[in-house]
Amino acid sequence: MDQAEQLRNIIKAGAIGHNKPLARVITVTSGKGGVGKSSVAINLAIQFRKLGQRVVILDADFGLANIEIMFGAVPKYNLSDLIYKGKTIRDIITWGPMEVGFISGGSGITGLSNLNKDYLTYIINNLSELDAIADIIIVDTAAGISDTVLEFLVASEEIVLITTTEPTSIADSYSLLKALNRHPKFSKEKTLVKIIANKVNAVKEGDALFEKLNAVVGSYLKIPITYLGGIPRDSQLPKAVMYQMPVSLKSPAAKSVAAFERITVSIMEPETDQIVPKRGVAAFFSRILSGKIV
Ligand SMILES: Nc1ncnc2c1ncn2[C@@H]1O[C@H](COP(=O)(O)OP(=O)(O)OP(=O)(O)O)[C@@H](O)[C@H]1O
Repeated sequence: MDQAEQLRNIIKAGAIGHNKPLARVITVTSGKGGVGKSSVAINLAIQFRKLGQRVVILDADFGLANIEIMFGAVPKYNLSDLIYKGKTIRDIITWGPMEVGFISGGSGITGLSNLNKDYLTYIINNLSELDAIADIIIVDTAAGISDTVLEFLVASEEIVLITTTEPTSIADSYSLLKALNRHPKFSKEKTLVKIIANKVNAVKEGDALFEKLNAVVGSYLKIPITYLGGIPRDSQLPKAVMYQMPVSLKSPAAKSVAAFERITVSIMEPETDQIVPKRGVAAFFSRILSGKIV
């Protein structure tokens, strides 16, 4: 059996399910920095935990340590230690508040093309254990359009795009979707793209933002997008960051927290007209780590 076949078997084994459904991989991204992507990732994670889901956040914003700062947890190892130093998936997960798991991306996954296929298969096999550890994996990407971000997005079954009402943020969100649409590995049919409007001053503002974005995305890119809702501008959110705590735990009565709750419930609702293409962790990482194998 060659390596490609071995890898396909790992993915197939996951897909058949070892008595355990595959983890749902949700990638949180934004067209520009500072719109609240990491805040959303962390607070959705806490809310998913409150609904009984086991959650692991993968910080794929390589080089920046936003999530770990907001999380107040310093990871001992990171993804690079798994890839290059033989650490296992369980070694590299740091457990934070409410037992949300956290994996730091470390310095990234560059140079992977230099690894041999046997080794890549080993890494993906190791990472695929996450399917048994978590129900939901939240991937927090870097902001903006880069090859690495696009690799993560095309590997995702579900993309949550954070945007604000600033015209630059809307334009950058459109540009990100346009770049994604051009990517040879992107499949409109197999990816759900969901929008969150952050830092809105009123519900209507978020609704209008989505309508505007949906109109251009629908006409020019023909990517179906759905709206998860708005998160109000809330001074409790930056305050909680100062305490290195998610606002959902620091100030549960804050107005942004009610929005996080609503959005999480809506993500958990069964999709009516769209099928969530759960592919699991092995498929996700194998797409990122090497289009060369499968
Ligand atoms: N709904 C909100 N109301 C008020 N402030 C917010 C809100 N969401 C995020 N912020 C604040 O905006 C700033 C940027 O948030 P965050 O770091 O989560 O953004 P980001 O998009 O992940 O940034 P980066 O691109 O740098 O990783 C932080 O100070 C955060 O507290």
